[in-house]
Amino acid sequence: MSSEHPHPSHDWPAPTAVAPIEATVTVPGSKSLTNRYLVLAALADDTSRLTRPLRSRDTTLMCSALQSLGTTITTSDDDTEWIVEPAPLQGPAQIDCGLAGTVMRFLPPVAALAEGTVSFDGDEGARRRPMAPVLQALRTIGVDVDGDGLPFRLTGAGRVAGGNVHLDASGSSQFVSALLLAGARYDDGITVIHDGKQVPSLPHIAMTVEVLRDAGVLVDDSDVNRWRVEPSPIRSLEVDVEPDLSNAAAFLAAAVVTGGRVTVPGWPSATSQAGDKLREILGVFGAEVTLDRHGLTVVGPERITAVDLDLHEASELTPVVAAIAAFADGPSYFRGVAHIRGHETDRLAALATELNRLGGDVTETPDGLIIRPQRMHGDVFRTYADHRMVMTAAVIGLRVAGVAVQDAGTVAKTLPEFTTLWARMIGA
Ligand SMILES: O=C(O)C1=C[C@@H](OP(=O)(O)O)[C@@H](O)[C@H](O)C1
Ligand SMILES: C=C(OP(=O)(O)O)C(=O)O
Repeated sequence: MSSEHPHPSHDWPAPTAVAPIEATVTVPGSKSLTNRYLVLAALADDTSRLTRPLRSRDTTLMCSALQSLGTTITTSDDDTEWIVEPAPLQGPAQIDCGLAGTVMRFLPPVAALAEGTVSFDGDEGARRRPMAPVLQALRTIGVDVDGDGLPFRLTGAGRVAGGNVHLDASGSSQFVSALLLAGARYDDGITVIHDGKQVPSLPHIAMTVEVLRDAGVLVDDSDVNRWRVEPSPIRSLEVDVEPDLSNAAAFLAAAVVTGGRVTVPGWPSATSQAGDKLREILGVFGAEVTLDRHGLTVVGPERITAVDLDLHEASELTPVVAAIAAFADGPSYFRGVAHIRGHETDRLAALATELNRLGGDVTETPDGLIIRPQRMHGDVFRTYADHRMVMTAAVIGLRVAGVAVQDAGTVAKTLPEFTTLWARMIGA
């Protein structure tokens, strides 16, 4: 479906740092929160207001999809306020998921509540991302879905019975979040039971539970691998979207790899965002990390300490964290992230291939990477339609001259302003 190129393709020479980076970088709103709020606002019983949401490809696709199902979304002239007016969900509709996990996983359980047929498709890469557990779970509660991955068609009957579903969420926490987000609107609510290996990215499920509770929905998450959402109305939202802490990773990494100092203002003192784990992770690399009323400040160490980290809780940080490890004082080991082979691209393969092309020494393991720092040189850096590969290349480029980042525009998936913010940070 998304045959058109989602953004102008351009190559970007990653700038090198001539001195330690000293900067304050304001990061736009969280993708994970913006797309959860949009879904809940579309299912709510009254009008919601989102302040400072993220404007990016993933959130624009979410807006378009919800609009095609009948929701009205109006934005202020400066785009900092979005008003979401729910309406009965209605097919027929065609939903373009792009490459957004949150759109392709969160919307089928919502579309199941619509009357009519809803077709789903996305980028070529999206057709390779796992979807089956969520679609099979919907089938077990009576929803008519004709496939196990993109493209597929779902025919809603205007209501969903709900009840108990068993699924294997070891491939993505989003399978669980998806069913919980819509479950309050099912006749019997929903109980999701995970059977399988460890669920990755658990903070993202905690975030889902938190936003549901903020909307007045009763959720029981007291047992491991079982979540219960009671049937109930969803209260409208008045929310100020937190900055995207995972998107802050590259800017903070710039302080670490150049021995500089970077502050990200507005860092929440309590948050369910997985990106908050950066405070701990960057500390393990030897950085000084301070959270105070100015925001989060990271001061890079003289020598970067090699690390041995299980990243399963914050797996989306792996690409940028790998870039830091490429400059450490010894080999680093990353574990617990087998499932990121099913992210925007096979991230373990992509990181190993691209860092090795620059002269790195990176080995893939079944569930992670081993990174042995080497002197690297400039070359092409391919990004595989993965926004975080652009961010990884930018961090490497600070210390390696001549890194030519292919298709840097793909960063617009979550941060269209990335190269502008990056240039400003270096020039600050
Ligand atoms: O629910 C969410 O907003 C997300 C959940 C995680 O997915 P996985 O569980 O597939 O890693 C994360 O990596 C992704 O960037 C966003
Ligand atoms: C895995 C990611 O995205 P998605 O929401 O598309 O799964 C990511 O942003 O790193």
